Amino acid sequence: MRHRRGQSPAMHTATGTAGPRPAPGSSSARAAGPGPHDDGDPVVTTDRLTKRYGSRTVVDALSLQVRRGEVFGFLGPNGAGKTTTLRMLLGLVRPTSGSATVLGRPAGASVAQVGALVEGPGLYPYLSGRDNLRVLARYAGVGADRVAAVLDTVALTDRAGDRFGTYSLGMKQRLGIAAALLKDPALVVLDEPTNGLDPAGITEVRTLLRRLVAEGRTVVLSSHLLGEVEQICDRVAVVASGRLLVESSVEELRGLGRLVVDARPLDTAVAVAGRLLGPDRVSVVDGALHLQAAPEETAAVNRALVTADVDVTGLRQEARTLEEVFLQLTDVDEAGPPEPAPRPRRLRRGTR
Ligand SMILES: Nc1ncnc2c1ncn2[C@@H]1O[C@H](COP(=O)(O)OP(=O)(O)OP(=O)(O)O)[C@@H](O)[C@H]1O
Repeated sequence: MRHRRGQSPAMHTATGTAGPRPAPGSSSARAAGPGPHDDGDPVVTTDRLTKRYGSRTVVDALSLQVRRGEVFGFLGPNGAGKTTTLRMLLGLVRPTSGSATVLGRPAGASVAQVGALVEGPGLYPYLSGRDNLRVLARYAGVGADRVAAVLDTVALTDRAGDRFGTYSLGMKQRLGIAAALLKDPALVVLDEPTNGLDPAGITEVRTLLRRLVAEGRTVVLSSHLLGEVEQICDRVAVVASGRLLVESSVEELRGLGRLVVDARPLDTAVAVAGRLLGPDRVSVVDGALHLQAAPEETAAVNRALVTADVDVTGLRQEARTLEEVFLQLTDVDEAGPPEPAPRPRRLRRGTR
């Protein structure tokens, strides 16, 4: 099945769910900083960040912002450039052009405050989880007391004495995240943290990431699995072929829902809705009017139809999963890769 790239109303940024935010570890700077989801200094800013390998542009003029205290999902199909972007944020790959600022400094300059799980931490299968962390703590120059703290955070204290090789995939992933937390980082960057996990493992990672945010950290993760990420992230950037398609809150992406209207006469209803919303947002499916409309547009649609003497016998908002939105945005054919050069779109705070 092919999905056409849809037209959508401009998005507005949700305020999110700010709550009390104790400082992680010893960083008083984080304690004094602005709360989650606010418009304070972003934790990550990229400005036309670009990476080319030879003649191939794998990250193409990417401009986005990650806010303090959110879980930010970097989403896109395989090969979209997600890992390359994360590596640029970590200073592991040099951009061809453009820039990235992380925690107020050029990418790579804030390593002490950034914990990352991008290539796997290289854990030893024959060592226990705890001993693996002890090795990494020594290597990172952090106190052994952090080992117990991060084991507790990832809920692995009970199994910390078991050999890493005996862990389930979910436990291995959580131990990798524990390793990324050893430095008590303000920003945690995770490449595909839910990849390969079963639903229980995904729930565990989700709970863990929520705990990290509650501790005052910011999380950036990548994924190509939308169903999982819509449960985990506050905001997402959707990328394909290196280009940003949308940067938005998950609620806003879902809010681009479908309004299904049972109306007669149908041709008058189509004309009225087309005048109100624009013809691109109107279609007829199985004898019903399908409108791309936000929930707050429902009343105006109803009013316009009734005013035009159209009988409205049914009117319901159908939420789309993020997956549906994603497929539509990226033009992904479920059986194959995305088209090579999707048209970039920005739906962030009043811009398109
Ligand atoms: N060092 C490199 N040299 C040449 N091409 C590279 C290099 N690193 C990545 N690429 C290419 O850049 C493109 C983007 O890769 P990247 O790993 O960033 O994508 P991704 O979105 O993380 O995908 P996946 O989910 O499959 O890991 C791919 O086509 C990849 O082959």
